Amino acid sequence: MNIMLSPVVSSSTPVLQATGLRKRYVGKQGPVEAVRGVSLQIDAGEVLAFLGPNGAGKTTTVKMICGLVLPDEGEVRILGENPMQSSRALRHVGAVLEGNRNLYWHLTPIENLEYYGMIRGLPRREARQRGWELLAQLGLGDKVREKTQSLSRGMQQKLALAMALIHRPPLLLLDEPTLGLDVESAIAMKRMVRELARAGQAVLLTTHQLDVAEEVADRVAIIRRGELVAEGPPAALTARFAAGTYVLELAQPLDAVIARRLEELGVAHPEPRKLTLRGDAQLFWQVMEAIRPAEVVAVQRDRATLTETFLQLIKEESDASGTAAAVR
Ligand SMILES: Nc1ncnc2c1ncn2[C@@H]1O[C@H](COP(=O)(O)OP(=O)(O)OP(=O)(O)O)[C@@H](O)[C@H]1O
Repeated sequence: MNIMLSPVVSSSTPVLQATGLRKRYVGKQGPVEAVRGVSLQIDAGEVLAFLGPNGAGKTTTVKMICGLVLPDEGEVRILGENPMQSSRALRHVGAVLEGNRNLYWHLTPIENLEYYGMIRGLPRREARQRGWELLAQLGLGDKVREKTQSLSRGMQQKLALAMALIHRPPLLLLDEPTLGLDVESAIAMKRMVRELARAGQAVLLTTHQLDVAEEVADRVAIIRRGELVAEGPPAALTARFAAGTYVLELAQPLDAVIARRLEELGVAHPEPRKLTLRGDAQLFWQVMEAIRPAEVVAVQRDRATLTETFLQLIKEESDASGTAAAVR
């Protein structure tokens, strides 16, 4: 499937530039600093996965980006324009934020698209034509005239995506794009996101499914208690923050002296000729030193997954709840 859904934006201006965003809510249990100085940038053709535990501040950040929540501090620029000051800036954004809630159930998919396209400033004919194209590209060509309520959940999700794309926005915001989808539809959705990026779309997606982030994102930003705690390509994050597993195969079984040294280092020795250690390169070299003069015949290294990296980054000694920080 070749899905050229968006125009290629060739500009040195980042599609999204959010700087120093802050938001404090006053809830029933007092004030909560939901977002504390978050800055994000996304260029054309880039997918950024925004990760964090429940209540970390993802939705609040995304809502500030698309003008639904006013930041207390900080700035958002979409292709250089401020969505709080210019409605044109919001034309640069397409969003699928709360599942399929923006769909009209009693309208057909093409009617939904036509209506939404017109709201977004397209002439009726153009909205209709583009709607047909999108439905065909998303595999909903045979559902054009059915009531939206009769579509499956995955089809409704695709329709919500089509609606977000109808006016060719350079920035696409996707909240949990694969949530509730079956395996096949989830794979199709991930493929679509990559194809959109290839066509020049900048994409910000939030997800709790870390395999989605790992497969789809060029960069990952992790937020905890309203603050960014890490940002970078998934592979760079896993290499930098999380330890890997090394399995060492030995030529001969280890003697008792070496086995004791390994115990002191906390290294498992499950079989006479096999060592398993979880840690960074420093521990690896400590172990290599400790087992001398034993001969190592093979070393296998498993990289940490993004899930392990994520868990390590959001781990807290005093409070494992992961909610945004309360104002003291
Ligand atoms: N309208 C609101 N009024 C008061 N507090 C709010 C409001 N919206 C969010 N919060 C609080 O702000 C914090 C951040 O919430 P937010 O919805 O941004 O988190 P999230 O990372 O999107 O979480 P989740 O993964 O559960 O969707 C939470 O403590 C939440 O309770």
